[in-house]
Amino acid sequence: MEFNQDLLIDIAKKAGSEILEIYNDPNKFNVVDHKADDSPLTLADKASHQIIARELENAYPEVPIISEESEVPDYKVRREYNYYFLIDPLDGTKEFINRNGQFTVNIAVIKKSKPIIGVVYTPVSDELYFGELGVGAFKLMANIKKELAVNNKKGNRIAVRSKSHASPEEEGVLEKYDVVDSISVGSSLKFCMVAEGKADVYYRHGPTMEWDTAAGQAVVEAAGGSVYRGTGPEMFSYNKENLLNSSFLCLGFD
Ligand SMILES: Nc1ncnc2c1ncn2[C@@H]1O[C@H](COP(=O)(O)O)[C@@H](OP(=O)(O)O)[C@H]1O
Ligand SMILES: [Mg+2]
Repeated sequence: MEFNQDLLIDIAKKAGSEILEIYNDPNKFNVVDHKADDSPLTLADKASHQIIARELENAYPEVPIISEESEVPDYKVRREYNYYFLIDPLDGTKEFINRNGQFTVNIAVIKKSKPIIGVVYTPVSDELYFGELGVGAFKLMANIKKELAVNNKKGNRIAVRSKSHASPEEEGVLEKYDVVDSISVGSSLKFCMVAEGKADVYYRHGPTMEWDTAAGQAVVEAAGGSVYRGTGPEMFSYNKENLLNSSFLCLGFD
């Protein structure tokens, strides 16, 4: 099955423009709801989901969609999927509400249980990361395209951690990787930092959902990195019966 790179990029950017419109309109920005698990839900999450779902359904009517903002199909149905889109229309809702710009639109293509394509778009900075396994990864900033490759550093490494959900258990794991400094970033941008060589290690101890990690994983793996379940060596897999992720470790070196 073929997926059109430009189309996926265009869809992520369209969703990003809609998010920005809400971000920049105080009347819309201040409408914040709460989901059953008490996590925040903004008008932007919903609007972004609607655009992405509509555009993907038009272009690929035969490919199912799993999104943070729609009902997840029953496991008996989705376990049969060969390909599906896994989307987080607005990852880093806390960053959105805190207005620090570190939130992203995420679209991934999953083949069986593996992310093979990922698009991560940051509307505020207009930076877009794209990765396709076996093909490569790049970053688009306005009209500049930069190929991405992990650092593959042997030591003196930089860690990247959640801005809103870092946990103390992470220190113990980071110690093993000769980490000399760490940076905090919101959302799936952490995977992109590793793909870009701005960081080398990302260990997440706390819970995330499959849609939080899929696109970022495809970007970093296409740039030469790896994502492991727990602290390794098993790879991180998708379309599990429960879409809640375990802790994971992302490395930008062998
Ligand atoms: N208790 C919890 N259970 C499941 N996922 C959680 C969680 N706490 C945080 N997350 C996930 O962590 C993501 C944010 O991670 P980070 O802090 O690294 O930016 C959230 O994405 P959303 O903002 O899209 O909801 C959310 O899905
Ligand atoms: Mg998310």
